[in-house]
Amino acid sequence: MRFTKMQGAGNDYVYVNCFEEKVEDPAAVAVKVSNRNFGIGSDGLILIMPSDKADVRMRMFNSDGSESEMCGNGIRCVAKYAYDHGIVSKKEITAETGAGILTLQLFTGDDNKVNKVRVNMGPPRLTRAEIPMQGEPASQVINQPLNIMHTTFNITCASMGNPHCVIFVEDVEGFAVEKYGPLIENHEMFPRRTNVEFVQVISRTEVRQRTWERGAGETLACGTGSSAVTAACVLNGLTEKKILNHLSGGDLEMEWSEDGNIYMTGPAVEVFSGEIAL
Ligand SMILES: N[C@H](CCC[C@H](N)C(=O)O)C(=O)O
Repeated sequence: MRFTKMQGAGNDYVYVNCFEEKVEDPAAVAVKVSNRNFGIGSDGLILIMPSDKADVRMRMFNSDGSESEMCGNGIRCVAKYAYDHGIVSKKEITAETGAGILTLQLFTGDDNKVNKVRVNMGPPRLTRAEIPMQGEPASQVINQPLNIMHTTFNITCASMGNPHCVIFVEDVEGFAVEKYGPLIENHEMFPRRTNVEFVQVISRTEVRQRTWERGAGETLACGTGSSAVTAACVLNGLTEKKILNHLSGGDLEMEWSEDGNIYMTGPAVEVFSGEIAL
């Protein structure tokens, strides 16, 4: 199988061009290639596929083999791959995802390769039914207590196509992400598990995020998570609608626009290509 390794803010995936390659069992392939000792090493597997509704289609699998509806850092890399490898020739493209059809704006450097992408991530979905979470289906979860072991966290939850639980902390660098991340990911409140973002507010326009991903553990960045964080910051009155989010592997520029959609702008980088026997 031919593949290309790409990363966005340090959130790295193995990308396969399914205009040319066929992947029989993507869940099993995701587990194999993601392994950092016995495989290629990545947070998961992303398939770049033809679509009958958009310019390109993305399917994304976590390193544990589970499929996610959406991946914010991944979709920027899909856009870069599609442009740089001649699948598309426009600088505004559409992509079919499990979160619907998204519109992306591509920025190129002097080499006419994409180095930055702005994505309309759509609106945050805030009801328990949409996230999904247990409880009254039409209600929202904004700054609500959740007990984990002997600690109470205040959580704000949103779906960006995939589920997110945002928790504001005083000191995110010192926070025990590996201890609490998996307990929240697998908490019975979240029937399809959840991604978890731990966030420190630096100012009205700047935050620092660490991410515990469903199906992958701590990663260096999460674009859908950054979108959920932007919504959570505004809903809790902590920041303006336009913020700079410092993730562990890079920065994302975020905006919850007047049109109701969240816009994410960030880097997309191709690292290397190769072939792997499956
Ligand atoms: N890192 C990705 C999200 C992966 C989400 C995945 N772990 C899930 O199960 O939903 C991003 O940039 O949006």
